[in-house]
Amino acid sequence: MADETAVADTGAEQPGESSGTGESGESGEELRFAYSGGDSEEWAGDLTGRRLGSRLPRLVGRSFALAWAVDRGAVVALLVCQLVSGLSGALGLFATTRALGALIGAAQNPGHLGSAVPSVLVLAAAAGVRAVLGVAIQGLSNRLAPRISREAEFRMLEAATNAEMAAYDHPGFNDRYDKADRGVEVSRDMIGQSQNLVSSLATLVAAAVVITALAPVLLPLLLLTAVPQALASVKGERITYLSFLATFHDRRMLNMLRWNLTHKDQADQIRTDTLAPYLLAKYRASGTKVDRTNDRAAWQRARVTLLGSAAGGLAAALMWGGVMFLLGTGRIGAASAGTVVFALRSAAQGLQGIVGYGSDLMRTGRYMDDWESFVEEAAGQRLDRGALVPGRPRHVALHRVGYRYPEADEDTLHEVDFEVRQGEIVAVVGENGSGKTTLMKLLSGLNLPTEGVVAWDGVSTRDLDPHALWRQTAVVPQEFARWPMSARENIHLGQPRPGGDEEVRRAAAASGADDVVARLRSGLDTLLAREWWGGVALSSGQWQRIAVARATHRDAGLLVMDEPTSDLDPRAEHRIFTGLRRLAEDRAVVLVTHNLSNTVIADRIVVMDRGRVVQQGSFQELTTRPGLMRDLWLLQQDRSAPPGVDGALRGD
Ligand SMILES: Nc1ncnc2c1ncn2[C@@H]1O[C@H](COP(=O)(O)OP(=O)(O)OP(=O)(O)O)[C@@H](O)[C@H]1O
Repeated sequence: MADETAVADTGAEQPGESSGTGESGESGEELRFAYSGGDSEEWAGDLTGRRLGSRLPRLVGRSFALAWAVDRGAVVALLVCQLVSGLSGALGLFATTRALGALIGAAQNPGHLGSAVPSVLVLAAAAGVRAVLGVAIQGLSNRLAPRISREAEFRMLEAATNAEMAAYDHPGFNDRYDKADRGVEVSRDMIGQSQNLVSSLATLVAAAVVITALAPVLLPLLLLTAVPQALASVKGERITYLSFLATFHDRRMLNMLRWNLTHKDQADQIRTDTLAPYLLAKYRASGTKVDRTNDRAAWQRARVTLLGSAAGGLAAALMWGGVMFLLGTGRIGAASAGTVVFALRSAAQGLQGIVGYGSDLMRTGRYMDDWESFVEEAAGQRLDRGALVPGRPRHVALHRVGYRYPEADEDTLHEVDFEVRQGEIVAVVGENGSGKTTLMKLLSGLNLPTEGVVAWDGVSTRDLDPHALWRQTAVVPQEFARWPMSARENIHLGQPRPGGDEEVRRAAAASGADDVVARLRSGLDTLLAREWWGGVALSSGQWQRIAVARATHRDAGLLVMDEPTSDLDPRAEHRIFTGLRRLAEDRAVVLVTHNLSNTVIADRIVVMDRGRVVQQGSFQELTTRPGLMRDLWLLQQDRSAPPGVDGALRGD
């Protein structure tokens, strides 16, 4: 039998052990998925017969509650059908005794055959009603299942968009999302499983009522046949679940490799770097480990099922012996014995259904738990800030701000003071990894500081309604979205301004996206989604022009641009930077750039180094005064020096 050591028995590697591919000559850190599965281990501890017994009613309740939320009429109809079906099952069984008695009498005296007709008719009617109700129940379940699934998905998506941005940096968040997603997938099965469970229970109760009336002594024996199989089923579930946990990291690895091997973004490098055999070997190695663990679990489960079936079979033999004993000693008549046989068969079916559908429902319930916890608290990351609604910000500032990414060993930002006012352009420069993008995330309220305060017109971003704050924010991130929508939608993002297309065209003109749109086959109507939808493909630079147009179209008081021109040709870049001053008239503009000549247009330049602000000043001041900005500026100019001239590199 399986027990707590099931994982170890499966031979799977435990956290901390190698999950690499075993290639020789490799050193360094092993790629391991950082999240161990959180409360899933706790869940394995819950997989005991007693806990399941108390959980099933709650799971059924939850299924019907979710169904109730999407279609009350169908739920009422379903419950009525179930009830009537159960009653007609019991009625049919009781009618069996009479019908059998009459038939046995008619066998001895054919003239009495007519007396069997009424009870046979009741039998037939009960069977007919059950059959019709079965179809109705099926139809209602089919109606409810997709609606439940869609509702579950909607709630999950809503929860995901209401999570803190920092959630994505928590190792567990994406995993919890995946699990919740699995919950959505299986939610459609939940109502069918619940109603089959209830129906099996109704069948069992009807049969038990009949057996209690005719031969109560058989009832404990009946239970005895069911218990070993039920226990075996629970143990089997536990083994399967533990092997699922044990293969967690390798299954993650398989997913990651599958994505990398097939995704378009890497497809060119997979080929030119001849990387495929190496990645495929990793895939095969992880796959082999998963298979090995699953094989062991399957073997364990087979052993447990065999034991359960053998014990159940023994109990069944006892029970049938009991029926023969009762009949042989004249304690029940032939008609009652016949009915008991029917009832026992029906009870066995009911029990089997309870065990089978019960364990299916438990499995579904586990995923639904994950779904529920995600929906309720977005994996602990639900946006939970103040409700103050900011106006167009006139002053955005950081006061002694520190920021540490979740699970990071050290702070990314240290004691940062920073400000930008409406009408001002502030450029932020610094070497890679100095914290510029992180600073942008804090300014735009995407992340909250772990120390200090980020204030919009004196109010901490913690106290502001985040959605209202983002309505006042326009951001061009380094990695901007390429929405599979029309060019127009890609600029107005479903939030057209009163001027309609006029405003869209003006924003496009400011970023050079007007030239892109002019060349599209249907102008602003053109679908920008080549891969799936037959639309038009844009180059990286053309997309970047659209992304900048998107930000300028927004009527937001804070404009944050993180490397907005990295892919642009000089003409487009020139257009954007010369237009920035006009944009800044009623906005606070923050610009991150590595191209230091672009910082000439800024009112102030903030220089960052290893998470600290190390210099501030105008372009003129910073490029003439010794310091990081001047060093970087001279390095950038160095490429223009003729061969052999190295004076610029000295930085003097
Ligand atoms: N999601 C994250 N989780 C943990 N650490 C992060 C995360 N994002 C960034 N960091 C760390 O924060 C530091 C600063 O990153 P950031 O992206 O802010 O730098 P940057 O100045 O914008 O760099 P670049 O010029 O390359 O764009 C880096 O050292 C990086 O390791």
